Amino acid sequence: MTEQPLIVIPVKAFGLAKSRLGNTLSPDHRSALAQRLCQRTLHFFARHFPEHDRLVVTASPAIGRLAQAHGAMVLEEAAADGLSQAADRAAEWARRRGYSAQLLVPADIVQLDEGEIRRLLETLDAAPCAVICPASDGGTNALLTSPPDALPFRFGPRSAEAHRETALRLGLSCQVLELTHLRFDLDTPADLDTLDTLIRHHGGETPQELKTLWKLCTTPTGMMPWPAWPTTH
Ligand SMILES: Nc1nc2c(ncn2[C@@H]2O[C@H](COP(=O)(O)OP(=O)(O)OP(=O)(O)O)[C@@H](O)[C@H]2O)c(=O)[nH]1
Ligand SMILES: O=C(O)[C@H](O)COP(=O)(O)O
Repeated sequence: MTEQPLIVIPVKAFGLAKSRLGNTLSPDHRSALAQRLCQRTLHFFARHFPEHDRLVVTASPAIGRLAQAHGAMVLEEAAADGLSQAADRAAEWARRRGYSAQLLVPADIVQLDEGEIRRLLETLDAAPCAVICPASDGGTNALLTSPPDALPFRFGPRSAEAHRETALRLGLSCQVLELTHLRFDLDTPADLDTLDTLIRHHGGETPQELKTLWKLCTTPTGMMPWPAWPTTH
């Protein structure tokens, strides 16, 4: 049995991602944004949580190669059937391979914070249990389950409440953990406004990564900056 939770990162093909920004950003911008968010998520977990195995679930061979370059394992899906299907598939994979728990984190969190993720991992209770971190729109931005397939995943609108109800119905020990940074994912034009506000609030102290995300959304595509990104082996 592997005691350290498996970190699961589901990733849809970049060309299909961020459709809710379709009226605001061009397809090239959305794809570049999804790619950047994914790269930094892979880099973050490789750098700060090397003691945890990482698994990327994807239907895209290119994303699979990117994941491997960052030291993650890859679970292929035939097509992007939805986040819940990808999560169920990962959970079954994790259980069969002897992981005691899994932490699912989507690849579109604006500010990943090491302290928050450690706090979340420390919340892990005796199995069977679930820890749910809500998104600002009622979605679920992190979900820790022990065993990995302790519940059937219910991603979609208001999924934090759906996951809580499901966990309680199944008799799991269940916690809802509100984490300030983890609440913010980049889905809608309103989220872009929040990013803009955050950058203005930081002023001269704005973290480079936030500026890079903003540039990716606002620079004409032909001139899109591609900062070099270190891979982790
Ligand atoms: N493997 C896999 N990952 C998915 C799928 N759908 C969404 N994801 C991933 O789940 C995370 C959260 O995605 P969402 O916010 O639901 O979807 P999105 O593509 O980013 O944005 P929308 O197209 O606007 O819904 C991101 O990391 C996505 O890449 C899927 O069908 N399969
Ligand atoms: O809960 C969910 O379905 C995922 O986190 C996506 O939801 P959101 O992207 O709308 O927050």
